[in-house]
Amino acid sequence: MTAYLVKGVSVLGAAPTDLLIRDGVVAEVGADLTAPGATVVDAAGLVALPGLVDLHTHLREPGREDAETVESGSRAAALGGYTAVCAMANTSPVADTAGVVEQVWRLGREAGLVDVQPIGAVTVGLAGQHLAELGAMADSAARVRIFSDDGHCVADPRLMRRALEYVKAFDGIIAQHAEEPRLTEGAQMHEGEVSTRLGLTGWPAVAEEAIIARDVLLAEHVGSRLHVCHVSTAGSVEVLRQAKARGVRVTAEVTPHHLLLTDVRAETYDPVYKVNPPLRTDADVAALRAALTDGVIDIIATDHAPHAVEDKECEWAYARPGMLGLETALSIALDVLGPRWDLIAERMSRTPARIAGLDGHGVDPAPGAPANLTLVDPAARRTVDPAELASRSRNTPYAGMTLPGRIVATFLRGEPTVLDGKATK
Ligand SMILES: NC(=O)N[C@@H](CC(=O)O)C(=O)O
Repeated sequence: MTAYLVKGVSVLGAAPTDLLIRDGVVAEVGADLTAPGATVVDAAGLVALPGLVDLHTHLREPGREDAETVESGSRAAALGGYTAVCAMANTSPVADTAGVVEQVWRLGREAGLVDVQPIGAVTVGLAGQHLAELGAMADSAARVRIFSDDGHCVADPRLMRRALEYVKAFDGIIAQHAEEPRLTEGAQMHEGEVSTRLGLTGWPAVAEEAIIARDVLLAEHVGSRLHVCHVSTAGSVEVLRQAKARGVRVTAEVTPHHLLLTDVRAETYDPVYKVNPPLRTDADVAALRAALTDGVIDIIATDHAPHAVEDKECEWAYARPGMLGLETALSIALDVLGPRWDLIAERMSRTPARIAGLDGHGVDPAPGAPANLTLVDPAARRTVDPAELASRSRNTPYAGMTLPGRIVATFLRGEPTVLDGKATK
């Protein structure tokens, strides 16, 4: 195993130091380290962060390998500074059995670029009728602890209650896509002034807020763990704030796009801006940013949702919702939060690793820590070119935008998955 001597790096914004990475761990931290035989990485001006952890990634395999594979999505993740991702269950076949989650888990290990932790479906086929075999997925080699029907809401309150009760036995989590389906029938974008003007059917904020309100009460009643996917409205933040103040075991995520973009993008009719939940208003963006800073929202999760060209380059109404996220998330976080490295590490690495129970991830670079880390150049600016992305899909909403920060290197258990801004395999 090669050793790496990272010279002159700032760990989370502190004064520059050297890091010696050997045998999968950060072996030494200090000034003027020497290590004969080690590969030297000149990291002057770079910031070291614990490797990023994404709780919400769509890898599309099995089923839509034209849009993404476990390998291509893993490469995109590593290039984005990630060392672990949780793979959503809305594949084809759905990840609702031990067999499918083990397949995804094994493909992740074979790719070897990030740790891929499968999420299992809550209901069979995401159909919202019968609980999937949660226990078998938990007991499988993939050791599933998070279950989600993401893309669909577990709308039936009795089924949601049963799912929360079931996973409590192994301290599992139900990650809810909060969308009351009866309130979003035919919806194309956020319901508000812009949708009225464009004549597009609206997806009202209350469709999200009503489900979150119900689910925090159910989680409180059962004493189980709830995670709320892609929170998008100011009202949802207030529901979560009250629930947390009461001690409900609830965590929540926000996506980079909901922190930056608003529903006015729909005026272009470019389906790259079509996403679920939809882009909201300036007031929502402001509330989400404040909640991310004060901790009501626990983490940034990408909701990386690759889609094939034919599913995106078509009329708005026919386009699938979703946008890419892995390769731009850290840049958006830097843009939105500024160089608040401790906050970025907390929201993008330590807390998601803790929620998902991913041992060895979310640990700051320090002597003895597992060498899962990423090196960022905060001074670099890059213009996003969809053709240069490692994802198999091209549906980034940031094409042509110049964003701060560049991932220079990522290490997974001491081995570089990215060096000089390029994937090593
Ligand atoms: N977030 C999205 O807009 N899309 C997700 C699923 C979903 O939540 O609809 C996808 O899988 O493409």
